[in-house]
Amino acid sequence: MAKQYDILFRILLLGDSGVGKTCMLRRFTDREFDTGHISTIGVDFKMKTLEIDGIKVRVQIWDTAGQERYQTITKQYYRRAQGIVFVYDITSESSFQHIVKWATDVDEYAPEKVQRILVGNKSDEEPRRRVTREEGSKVFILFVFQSFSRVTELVLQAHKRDVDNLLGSLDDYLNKAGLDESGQDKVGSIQRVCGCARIF
Ligand SMILES: Nc1nc2c(ncn2[C@@H]2O[C@H](COP(=O)(O)OP(=O)(O)OP(=O)(O)O)[C@@H](O)[C@H]2O)c(=O)[nH]1
Repeated sequence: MAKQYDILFRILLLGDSGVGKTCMLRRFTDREFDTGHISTIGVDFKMKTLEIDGIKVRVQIWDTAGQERYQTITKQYYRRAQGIVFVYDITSESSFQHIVKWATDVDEYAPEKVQRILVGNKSDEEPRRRVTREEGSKVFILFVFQSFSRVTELVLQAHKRDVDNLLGSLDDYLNKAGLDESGQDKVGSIQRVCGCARIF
């Protein structure tokens, strides 16, 4: 039987209880919308196949419970995700403030290459908006900054041995140069270089 997709990705929906994660997912996969709120218990998932640039991508979207009491369970799903959708409700300031906490958990438990987006849901409730678009963009920019910082950390870890060797040989050089009075100038310039290296 022919394979029905070329690649499978796992995407995780995260955000406080009631922000509308289940509704977003149902709208995307079944084109339906529920007005009632039945809290998700633990995790649930739905699948959908998309065709992007001729590639059949099967997305498995994990809908997680926003309630605190399920977080030990939901965190177990982070490490298998390739994408994270952080969701807040534009009418709820606290759901927006908690995005930082969700993002911190993702930093801790998800793979380093995980891609993230931020969604401000319930945009039909514009008159009740409590989170401005500017605030939303600021957090989005913070995500970009954190991604770059994280990549830098990972590159550093991967090259840690080289950095340690470099610092070790500079220390040796400084010790030797320190014994030689004529080496004063060199010591000063190398300490400056060394100071930069240690900032890493
Ligand atoms: N006005 C409006 N209401 C929405 C929207 N999306 C969801 N809701 C309502 O918000 C409530 C909560 O939606 P859910 O999708 O169950 O919320 P959830 O984030 O999955 O909640 P947990 O499962 O507890 O984590 C429901 O009453 C929905 O009808 C939206 O775009 N606009």
